[in-house]
Amino acid sequence: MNVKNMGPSVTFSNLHYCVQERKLCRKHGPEKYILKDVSGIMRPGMNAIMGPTGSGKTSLLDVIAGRKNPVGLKQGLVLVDGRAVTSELRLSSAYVVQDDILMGTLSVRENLLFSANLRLNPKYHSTEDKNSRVNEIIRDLGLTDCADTKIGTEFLRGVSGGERKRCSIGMELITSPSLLFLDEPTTGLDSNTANCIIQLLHKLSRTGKTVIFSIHQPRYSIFRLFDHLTLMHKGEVVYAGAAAYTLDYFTNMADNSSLANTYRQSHLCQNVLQELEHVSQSSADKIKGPDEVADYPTTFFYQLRVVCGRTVKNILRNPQTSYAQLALNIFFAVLVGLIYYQIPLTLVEGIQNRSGAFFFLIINMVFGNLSAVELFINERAIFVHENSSGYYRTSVYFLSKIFADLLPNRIIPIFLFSAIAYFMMGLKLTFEAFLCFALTMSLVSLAGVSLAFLVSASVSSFAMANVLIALPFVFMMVFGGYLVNLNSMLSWLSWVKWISIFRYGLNAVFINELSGQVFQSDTTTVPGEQLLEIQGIDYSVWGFWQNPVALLGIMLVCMALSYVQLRRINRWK
Ligand SMILES: Nc1ncnc2c1ncn2[C@@H]1O[C@H](COP(=O)(O)OP(=O)(O)OP(=O)(O)O)[C@@H](O)[C@H]1O
Repeated sequence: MNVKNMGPSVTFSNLHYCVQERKLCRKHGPEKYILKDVSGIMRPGMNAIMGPTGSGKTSLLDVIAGRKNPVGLKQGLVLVDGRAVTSELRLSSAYVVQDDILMGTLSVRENLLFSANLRLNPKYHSTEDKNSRVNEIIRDLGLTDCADTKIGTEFLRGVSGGERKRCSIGMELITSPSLLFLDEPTTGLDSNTANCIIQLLHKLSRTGKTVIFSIHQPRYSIFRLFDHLTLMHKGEVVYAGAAAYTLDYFTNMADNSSLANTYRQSHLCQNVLQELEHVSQSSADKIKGPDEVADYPTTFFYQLRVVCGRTVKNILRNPQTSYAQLALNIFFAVLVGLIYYQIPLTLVEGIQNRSGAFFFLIINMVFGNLSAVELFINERAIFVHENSSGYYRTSVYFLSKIFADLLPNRIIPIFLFSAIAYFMMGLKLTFEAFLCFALTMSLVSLAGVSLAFLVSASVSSFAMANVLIALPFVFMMVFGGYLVNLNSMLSWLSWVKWISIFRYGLNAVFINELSGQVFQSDTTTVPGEQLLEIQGIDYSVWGFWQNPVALLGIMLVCMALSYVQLRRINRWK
């Protein structure tokens, strides 16, 4: 074993971790200790944490890895090679979560390359370096045969469960971390695949890495590969020592006291406590330092390029969000065009049909964005994992959604929609009028999407998101100025009109279409401006432009709030 590349020793002493149980009617319930006076040392090699379900395996792993909310840590200290766990240390270690968090539309190689691009500093690693590092990992993890197979989504059959797990481990091995945490790496795998995964971890540990993992009911062939075992029961340690000594320990144990008490009085525990005392004394000066702020290995713009690249690939390979959106817009445009085909410039039919068409179009633009509430909810787990593992900044992820997802997915289909519907309906035939119409439609849609983004970034369940987005949309529609006369509304209610996307959208398209046109009946002709005046709509230049400006304002405010909400997403487990 090369001593220079040896993984660190992780020591933890006197850990008391508590959570607040949530009660139905009260926000905070009583405190529940899920780790009680837990101490131990984990050295380079295979360190397993075992115990029955609910015993605190994952909690212990998360506290040691610095992934559990520090607010719950009532007492205790975790040191890595005698140093406090700083954010820098956290980023230089690796954590493989239990659920494989991979982009399903990308292949194994593309996922690994994504990790390499963001986590290896381009100053020290050329593109060739990164490619060869990815190839090395593919070879080491036995992924050669499926390297170019997509991971798989609900619509696309991809690699097997074992291959997914190996790819997840590979994502973290890219940086050659000397400290690797894994949360139940064999859960959900068949015994043969589980064996392969543990063999792989064993091989890694033999290169000097410190591998720490929680595991459920391993079979003997797997158990004998463990160097160190921590056995948990009801949040307490009942055994911590050499895995090979476990059987002897329990065979020789007197059965007159509880497992945790017996362990506390054993020489094993006394030796650990003595060593921990020594470590904490010798590192007292180092552990008082403030948490260092870790820097990302790549720049903001580099991250933006890589993350946007992945988002675009994901869109192109996911027919649901791109082609379906386009097809739906074309279908609706043709439908509206056929229903309101070549509307005449007449006072009764012309105005009635224009009103109906515009209302229908605006509804379609706003409600067509309901699906946007899924965006951050779908990717919440992947975002939280990648963001807290130091792949990219929150702002990069957010902007990538705007540049690579929102703009092409919403703006292009809307321009196509506008072009088809506008000319089929026979609206005002000038280039400026068409541009103003398409601009209004785009802004209406973007304002709706932004509100959906805000909801999506604020809640984690689809059911809640759907309720939260439907309510403001319906309110805004009622206050759009079409279903009810806003002048006759109760004054304390009428303020809603100032935030109604529908009102701004409808006003803009009406001014755009009616001004400069003359409408005829059998007996009279009426200029469009007069009709706007009757409706109380200001048709001056500013009267028109205040609507796109208000839509832009709603959009920017919702976007800014969505970003704030994304930053506030709970990263702790
Ligand atoms: N954030 C939390 N809020 C409330 N209870 C929690 C929280 N985190 C953990 N617990 C509780 O703490 C106990 C230990 O949970 P933990 O997930 O660590 O157990 P585990 O041994 O890993 O279980 P399993 O094998 O089923 O995953 C459980 O009773 C769990 O319900």
